[in-house]
Amino acid sequence: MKLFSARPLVQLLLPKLRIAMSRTLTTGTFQNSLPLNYRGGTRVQPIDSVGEEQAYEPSTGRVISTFPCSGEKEVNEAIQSAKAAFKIWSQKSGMERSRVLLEAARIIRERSEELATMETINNGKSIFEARVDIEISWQTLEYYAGLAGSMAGQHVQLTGGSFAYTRREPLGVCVGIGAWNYPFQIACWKSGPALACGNTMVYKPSPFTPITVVLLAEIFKEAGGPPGLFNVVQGGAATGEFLCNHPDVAKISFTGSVPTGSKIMGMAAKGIKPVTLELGGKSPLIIFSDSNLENAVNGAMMANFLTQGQVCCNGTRVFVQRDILEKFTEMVVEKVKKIQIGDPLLEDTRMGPLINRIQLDKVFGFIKGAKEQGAKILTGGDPYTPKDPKLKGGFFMNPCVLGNCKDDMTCVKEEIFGPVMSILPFDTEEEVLQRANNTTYGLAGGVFSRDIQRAHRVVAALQAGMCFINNYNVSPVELPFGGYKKSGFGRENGQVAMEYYSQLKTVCVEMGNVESVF
Ligand SMILES: NC(=O)c1ccc[n+]([C@@H]2O[C@H](COP(=O)([O-])OP(=O)(O)OC[C@H]3O[C@@H](n4cnc5c(N)ncnc54)[C@H](O)[C@@H]3O)[C@@H](O)[C@H]2O)c1
Ligand SMILES: C[N+](C)(C)CCCC=O
Repeated sequence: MKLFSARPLVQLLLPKLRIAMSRTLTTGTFQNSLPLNYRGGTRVQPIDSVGEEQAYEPSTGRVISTFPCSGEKEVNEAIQSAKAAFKIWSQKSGMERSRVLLEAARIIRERSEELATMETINNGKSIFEARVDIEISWQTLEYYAGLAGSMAGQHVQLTGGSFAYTRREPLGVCVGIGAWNYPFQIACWKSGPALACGNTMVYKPSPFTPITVVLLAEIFKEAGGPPGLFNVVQGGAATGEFLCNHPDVAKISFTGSVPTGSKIMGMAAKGIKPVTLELGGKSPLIIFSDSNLENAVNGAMMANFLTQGQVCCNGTRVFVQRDILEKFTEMVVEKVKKIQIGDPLLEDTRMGPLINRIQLDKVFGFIKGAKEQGAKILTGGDPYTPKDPKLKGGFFMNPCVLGNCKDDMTCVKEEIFGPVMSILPFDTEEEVLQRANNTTYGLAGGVFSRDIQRAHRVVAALQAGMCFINNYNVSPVELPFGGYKKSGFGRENGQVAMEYYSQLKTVCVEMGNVESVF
């Protein structure tokens, strides 16, 4: 056993203290009292604001934080902080950057229980799922730490001994704007490759989930990142627009809805800034009658009910070949009825509340519309009333399966972003492909079949960026993730994300004399 450690005792004890503290946090107890903006390596109150927002604990409906939305001056301060840090960070070698990212990953791993608990409190997803999100988050930083050192250019031999080389350089200050369904994970999916490439970042989470991304900012600092490496501004659309329109911003990476994505692209176009757009979806999951039925049913569950169905890539249009429709439906409905709903911090819970009242009412609106258009509610779709009195104000509902669905129903055409699965029968491969692709979205798609030739043929024809064969919603960091059509462009994760956070410089070197044509 080592008697002396390079790390001070307080640093060694802190993680244990934090874990102990997070274990004492139960639903209904957390109240934020800290500033939620972060710049220059510290939490700050914004110097100006455009109104204020409230963040909730969705399982109780309690307000856990009221905070100012950053104004133009505060946004500028955060960007200047990132700009100053860029001068230091971009000059570091890939290996030096890698060490900071690895240390940040280690700290996240060490604090995973605390981070997952906070994510659950602010987002409402089950602690079981939040732990997975945190695991994916530190894996993301580890993965990009591994790539930071291998960011390199090419050498090209030219005539007469002359040559050229390319340099892959960072872009500068990158803006990240996130959605509320995976608050910590989305921030890592953006900051991992951005920082690995030598950029710095100003990040704006959704005003619904402002809490955990500030912890990420603190972790980057604790890991040895320079002050200003990763900054946080809080707020909604107005704050986001200050960020997107700022002349010192080199790139915008956005995760959110199609309408907002379109506005972001418009702002980026004015400044000729590159954008990554990770937008919504209405993805097809195609189940052929030769599938392993148990796996197909489990796949459909994973495609529809994670994070209360609030997942961009969910396979919500479940096409089932007609001869197994009855059996499949029966098995799915049975499983959905058994989903354990309740206090998301309890170990056995698998479904918590939706993010807020507005989202819950929106989902109920879709279900009402579906009924009016002729769909049949096979289970759920109504409010869930928890027995625990502290959860009475929570935004819970029973997960829903809709039968008798038709392609032209609103519930089949539009992204619901809630726990609602639509089942659609089909007869032939050709027919189902035409129907699956008949959407303006193109984020994901899945196929279940034992016929491997058919499975590959079908995914090749699907107009979607992320496809699954015989599984769904598996997306380790090594795999590029992103959409076709209105689901966006650019990719997160995988090696390719390094290209979206860097630019290529070509240097042409003359070794002889200059021959002028004049
Ligand atoms: N493709 C993906 O990877 C992915 C992942 C998660 C969520 N999503 C999509 O996100 C949507 C749900 O998230 P949401 O409700 O937070 O989306 P949203 O578009 O309402 O908001 C996303 C973010 O944009 C900000 N914003 C809103 N208006 C803005 C403006 N004018 N300028 C700048 N920023 C602005 C919001 O404050 C928030 O931080 C769904 O459509 C879902 O499919 C996509
Ligand atoms: C990790 N999942 C489940 C693939 C979700 C990715 C983020 C989309 O909302």
